[in-house]
Amino acid sequence: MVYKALTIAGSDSGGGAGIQADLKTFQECHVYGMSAVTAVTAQNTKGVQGVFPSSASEVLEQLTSINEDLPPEAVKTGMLVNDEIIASVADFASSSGWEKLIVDPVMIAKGGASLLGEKSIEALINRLIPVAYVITPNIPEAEALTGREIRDVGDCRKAAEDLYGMGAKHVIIKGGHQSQSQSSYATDILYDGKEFFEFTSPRISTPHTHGTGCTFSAVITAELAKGNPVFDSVHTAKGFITAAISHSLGIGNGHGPTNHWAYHEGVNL
Ligand SMILES: Nc1ncnc2c1ncn2[C@@H]1O[C@H](COP(=O)(O)OP(=O)(O)OP(=O)(O)O)[C@@H](O)[C@H]1O
Ligand SMILES: Cc1ncc(COP(=O)(O)O)c(N)n1
Repeated sequence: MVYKALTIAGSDSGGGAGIQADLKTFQECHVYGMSAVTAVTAQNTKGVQGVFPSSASEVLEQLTSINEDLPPEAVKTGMLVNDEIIASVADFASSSGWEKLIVDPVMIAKGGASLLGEKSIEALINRLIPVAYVITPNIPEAEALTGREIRDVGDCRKAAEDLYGMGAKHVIIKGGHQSQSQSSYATDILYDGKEFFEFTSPRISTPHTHGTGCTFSAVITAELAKGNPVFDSVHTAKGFITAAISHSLGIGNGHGPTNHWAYHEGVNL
């Protein structure tokens, strides 16, 4: 059986985040990767130099072409740019009956560039979160979506309950943005409406974390496409991203990409 996964996201010309990170990750996870491009960005490890959005109809045409011939077992969203694209993707997901929709609510690039209009946070809450099987915000994204300040793991749990209440069936709050002074660990929280689970790794001191969130959610998407349970998929994603950060490639002059080969090629940790 060939499992297929689709990413609906922006193109990162530098190859470390967005569509490129997702497709490299799907490939590493032995899942056939497909893409619908929501924006072209001119981007490298030093930052985002340009953003050129697709129209909502261009995104819809890509989704229609893919779905009628190559229906995916799981779908993830990344940079969605604006309200129109969010609404189109949410409507298409509902009408196609996509069960495994993984929403990575990308808002701001590591370098500070905006990848989603501020007004569009409401559209994420009202349109996309209610149809999400899994949502994977980082801490600033969870704060923006819930209006809650997150200082510790207790606050993360409360924000996860809020996001579950908005309709997401599973909530993962990623701990990459916890400050070094708060913790020498990077702890992600999973909430399924009943129980909380924590996934912890040592915090790696490195500037090379470009695309960590995209890669992490792409592993979860690939593992779900293969039919694995959510807990196991997050466990695999945590191992994958920890290896990818530990063995980052050291390329570029800014925040470099991670190493998508590290986990499956068995680089010694
Ligand atoms: N310095 C680090 N050391 C270890 N793990 C990390 C580090 N930074 C991030 N992670 C892990 O990487 C994954 C992605 O988390 P992060 O909070 O960086 O997402 P993100 O901000 O959405 O990423 P991006 O915006 O770069 O795509 C999580 O599993 C997190 O725990
Ligand atoms: C097209 C695209 N999608 C997502 C990100 C977020 O990644 P990061 O926060 O590491 O910059 C990005 N920079 N570009």
